[in-house]
Amino acid sequence: MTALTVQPPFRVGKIIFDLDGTLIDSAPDLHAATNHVLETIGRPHITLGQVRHMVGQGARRLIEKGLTATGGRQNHSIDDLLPVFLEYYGNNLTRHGTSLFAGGADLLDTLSATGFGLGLCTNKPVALTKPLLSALKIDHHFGAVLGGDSLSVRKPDPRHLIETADRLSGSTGAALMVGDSSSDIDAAKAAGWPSIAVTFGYSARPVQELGASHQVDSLREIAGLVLLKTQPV
Ligand SMILES: O=C(O)COP(=O)(O)O
Ligand SMILES: [Mg+2]
Repeated sequence: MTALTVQPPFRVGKIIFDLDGTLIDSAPDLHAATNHVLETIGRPHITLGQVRHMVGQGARRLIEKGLTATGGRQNHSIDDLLPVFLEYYGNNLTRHGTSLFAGGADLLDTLSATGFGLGLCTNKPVALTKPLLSALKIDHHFGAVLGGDSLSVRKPDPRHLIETADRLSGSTGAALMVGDSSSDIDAAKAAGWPSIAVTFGYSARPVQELGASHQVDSLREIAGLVLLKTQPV
C-alpha cells in the first residue's frame, strides 16, 4: 500500500467528487440498463452484486464486463450496444431506486455553505450526468460538472480532475478528490492531490489497496476531515 502522504484535516479550497459509488448509489438503474442490453442479444441477466463491481470506467466498460460475465464478447460490437444501453438508461435514470448515499445531501449543503468550490468528475456521459444531478436535487452545488466524454481524456488521467478544478471559477486553493475506485484515486495521485476513498462504493479491488490519503465508511465523516472555512486556520 502507498504510504499516506497527506493527513486530515485537509486544507483545501476545492473538493472534486466522483459520482457513481461515491455520492450516489446508481447500481440499481445501471443493473437494469445492463440487463436490458443483455436481453436484446439473448444473454442471461447478471446480478446487482456483479454490477456493483463493474461500475466506474464508463458505460462501454460496463457493457463489456456484462458480456464477459455472460459468455464472452464473441462477435458483439460495443459500438452497436452502447446506444441501446444509453437510450434505456437515459429514460430510466432513477426508476429502480438510484439515490444519494446516506449523509450526501447534508454533506453537500455543509460544504457549499462553508465556501468550498465543489466539482463533479465522473466517467458517466455528461448528457446523462446533468439530468441525474437535477433529478436528485444536487445540481446547484457544483460549479463544474465533467463527464467521461467532456474531454479527450478521462479518469484515471489526472487532466480530467485538474480541468474540473480549473473550471471552478471563484474558488481558490488546493483540491481534494473524493472517490470510490482506482480510477479516482490513481487520477488524484497523478495530479499530486490528496484523496478520500469511500468504502461503500463499487471498487473492484479492496479499497484499502487503492492508496488513498484517507478512507471513510460514511459520507457523514467527510465534513470533519476538511478544514471548514468557518474554522480558524
Ligand atoms: O462508470 C461510470 O459510468 C461512471 O462511474 P463514476 O461516476 O464512478 O466515474
Ligand atoms: Mg465511482
